[in-house]
Amino acid sequence: MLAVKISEVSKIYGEKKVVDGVSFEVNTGEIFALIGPNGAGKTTTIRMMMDIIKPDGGDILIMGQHLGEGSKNCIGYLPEERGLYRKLRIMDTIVYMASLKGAAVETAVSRAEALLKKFGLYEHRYKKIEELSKGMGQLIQFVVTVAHDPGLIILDEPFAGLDPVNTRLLKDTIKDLRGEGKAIILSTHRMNEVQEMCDRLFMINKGQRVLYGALNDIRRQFRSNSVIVESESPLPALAGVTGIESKNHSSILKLGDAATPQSVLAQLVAAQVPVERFEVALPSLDDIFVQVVKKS
Ligand SMILES: Nc1ncnc2c1ncn2[C@@H]1O[C@H](COP(=O)(O)OP(=O)(O)OP(=O)(O)O)[C@@H](O)[C@H]1O
Repeated sequence: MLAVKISEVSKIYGEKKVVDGVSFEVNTGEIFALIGPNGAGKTTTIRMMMDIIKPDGGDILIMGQHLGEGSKNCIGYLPEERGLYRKLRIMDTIVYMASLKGAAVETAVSRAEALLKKFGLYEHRYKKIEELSKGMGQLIQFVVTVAHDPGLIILDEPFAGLDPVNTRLLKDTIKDLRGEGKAIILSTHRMNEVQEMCDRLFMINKGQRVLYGALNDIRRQFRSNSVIVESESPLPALAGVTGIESKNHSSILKLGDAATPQSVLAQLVAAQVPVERFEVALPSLDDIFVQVVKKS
């Protein structure tokens, strides 16, 4: 089932089309990245999905519904600018915010308790928000985002400010939510997070779609003709290899037009080189991002 269907959506501010006829779909049970350089139109797109601002053209469906109160309640949104009522107690905040989104108190409490336990914050549940550290407050805001059991979860830079342990906990929790069939949209500038977490991505630049599809397909699409070889033995001269970059026992071999990964592997096997790793080199998403922005 589609969690989001955006068709030919535009937004104009003054003379400028900040979102220019973009279309994409997000499936349930996937983590979907929304990426793009500063000012590309990501937040504007998210705000239109949340019905905070109206599009000037196009159509948006959330969980099969046109925008309205119903669609809003299907969404959990963690904005980049965090903000909770600092004087309120944690559990009261979570239950109050979930009730605004139409959730029953019992649902909100049981989901909140499970997550607070997971994050090691259960014992703090009756404290005031102001008594927590910044990172703890951020985890509470995540609990607030998902306590009403939304089908679509939109997360804007969710890991900013978290230590490595809490980052790992939150990543695992997000993956668990995907396992439960939730659709998750991750908007971030950290390409390593996208590479690690996301199934598919949409990249916007100057209001327009520049990349869209499965992460691995996109990486394959941008690959240069190179392979990575790990071996403790020195590599022999290999026909078709036009350049080698080596570090420790790992080498990146650039292949000429006539060579293929298979022809290189066959030569290594014939020369009885003990190979520990052999793989076709794919560019990092970071490299692809920079390449796409430069080109456009
Ligand atoms: N309320 C507004 N009035 C006029 N222009 C706006 C408004 N909101 C956003 N813009 C412009 O729309 C463009 C897209 O902004 P948007 O906030 O969607 O970008 P973004 O991709 O989220 O960027 P960032 O990564 O920096 O957060 C920018 O040029 C911005 O200046």
